[in-house]
Amino acid sequence: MSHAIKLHEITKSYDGFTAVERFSLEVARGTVFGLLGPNGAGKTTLIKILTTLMRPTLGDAFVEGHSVLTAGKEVRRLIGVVPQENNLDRYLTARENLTLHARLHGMRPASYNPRIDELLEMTGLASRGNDFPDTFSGGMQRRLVVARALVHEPRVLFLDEPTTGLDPQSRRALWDYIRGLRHKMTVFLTTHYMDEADALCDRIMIMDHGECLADGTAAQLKDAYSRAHTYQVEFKRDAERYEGVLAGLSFVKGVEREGAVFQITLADEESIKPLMDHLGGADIRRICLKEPSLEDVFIALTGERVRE
Ligand SMILES: Nc1ncnc2c1ncn2[C@@H]1O[C@H](COP(=O)(O)OP(=O)(O)OP(=O)(O)O)[C@@H](O)[C@H]1O
Repeated sequence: MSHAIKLHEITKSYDGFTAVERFSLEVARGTVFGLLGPNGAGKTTLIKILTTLMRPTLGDAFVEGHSVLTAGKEVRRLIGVVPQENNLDRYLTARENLTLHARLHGMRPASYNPRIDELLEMTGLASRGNDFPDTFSGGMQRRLVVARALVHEPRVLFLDEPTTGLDPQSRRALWDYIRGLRHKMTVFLTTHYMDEADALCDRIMIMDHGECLADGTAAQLKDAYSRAHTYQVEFKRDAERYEGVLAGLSFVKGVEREGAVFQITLADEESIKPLMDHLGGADIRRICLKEPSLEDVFIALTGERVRE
């Protein structure tokens, strides 16, 4: 069995509303897997099922081969969870938060004390172990939640939007810790940050309305959904006039303009020659093929409409 996580035809209905229907997925051991999707896509529903916080309506899910339906206790022993909201105990110090977690997992002081020292060190909190979480910045609290999830040496770590609300420095620090976990355990994360998925994940799945829309490495997704016929053109002068020219060309399928910079989407690869014939070269400062970002892929698949 080389899969750390397996979802088998999971359906979840809430009072007649089906959030996820017959969803299947296998995640290879030791990889970082990223699940992306707009608000309400079904990401948290899947995480809650995998972490035994919620039972599926139909289907089964497995962590390291153990069913969430019949071996919940074993699953909980093998997983670490970083939930969307920080749920630290504010009346316990950082070290006490970690100790409580270790004891709930049946660890003995001889094994948890060195482990907690190591984790406080790794997350840059060694000097703050005796302080209360309320005195920590958002980034430090988040790091403490990650440290807590790792105390009992889980084989699979679930991170639900781990860096939401953090400043760029704290996000990057957390990315470094997550990168350091690669190959040591399996990481399953959800995020709304495309750069985060791009930077961290070996494999990315984009889902919406409970269904998988795309699945692959960041490079594969960008390749598959690349807007290969979109060019970025910057004019030296007369941008207004060129806007009019472009509007009259049948092989131009879309134009977005920001000042003197245009993004021009053509009908096909061959249209670049007639485009250049119409624009001439004299007023062009720069022309290049637009490389798609993961965000372009995400928007292309899930649309621009804002979710409730
Ligand atoms: N307890 C519940 N009762 C009723 N409907 C729910 C419940 N939990 C989730 N839903 C619905 O199920 C769908 C999926 O929600 P879910 O929280 O899994 O999405 P998500 O992708 O995690 O969204 P977000 O990015 O906002 O966290 C949504 O339409 C949501 O309104």
